[in-house]
Amino acid sequence: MIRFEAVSQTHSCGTQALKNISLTIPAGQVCVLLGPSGAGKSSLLRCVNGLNQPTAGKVFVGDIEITPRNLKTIRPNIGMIHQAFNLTTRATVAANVIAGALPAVPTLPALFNLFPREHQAKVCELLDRVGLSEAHLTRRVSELSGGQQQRVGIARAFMLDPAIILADEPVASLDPAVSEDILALLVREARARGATVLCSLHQLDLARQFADRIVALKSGELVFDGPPADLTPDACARIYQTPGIPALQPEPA
Ligand SMILES: Nc1ncnc2c1ncn2[C@@H]1O[C@H](COP(=O)(O)OP(=O)(O)OP(=O)(O)O)[C@@H](O)[C@H]1O
Repeated sequence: MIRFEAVSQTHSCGTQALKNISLTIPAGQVCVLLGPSGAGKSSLLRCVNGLNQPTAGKVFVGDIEITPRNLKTIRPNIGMIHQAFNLTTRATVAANVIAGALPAVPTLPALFNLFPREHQAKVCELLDRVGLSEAHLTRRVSELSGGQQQRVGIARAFMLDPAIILADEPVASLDPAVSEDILALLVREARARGATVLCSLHQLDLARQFADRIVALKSGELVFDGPPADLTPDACARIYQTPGIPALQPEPA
């Protein structure tokens, strides 16, 4: 479960990215965040794993409030998937996936790549689950396609079986067919573990297809919260239309 209580965030330059957001995402829910560029989606996601600090309000994961002091305790419970994959491209697939266990491994053994045997076994199991063969273990990430790289990113995010998965535009750099496969994989793995997913997207069709619930932000404010069936053309126009500029026609459901 993720809970935002009256969360606001103002960046150091004075931009108010989030304005008084209150939202509870129950355990196991797949919640997709929509909104125009600059609406505050990444800012909200990053408040959950402490990469952003709210300037007002509170964020809870389960019953625990996210604070700078307890981040180390909370981070093993939160997996993150990034738009640009954020992998170490010169390193192998295996090294990238096992890096997902770093929040649970003391610094010194991690420095010497001394991960427990169960973590090594988990890497093989996860690669299989994300559709990469064992032959990929020793390949450099730089040799993989974008879709394969995001499969590695998903395997890394699930390394510690986190209760929460944050996905910040996970398919933004992928073509439509691969995007659908990647989201299907992400949601299947989350559901298999009962994980809660908060995922920002720009593709309305994918949001409708994969979300249990859609939340939209506009200029830092929550402007829509409902099931995919409620995301009507009118609702889309309210989310995406800029005053004075005609709305783009959203694609048919
Ligand atoms: N590190 C930062 N410093 C200053 N301003 C920032 C920073 N990060 C984001 N912002 C500003 O905060 C607002 C919200 O940005 P955010 O990245 O959360 O939007 P977004 O909805 O994720 O956008 P996109 O869909 O383009 O990724 C924007 O006005 C942005 O310029």
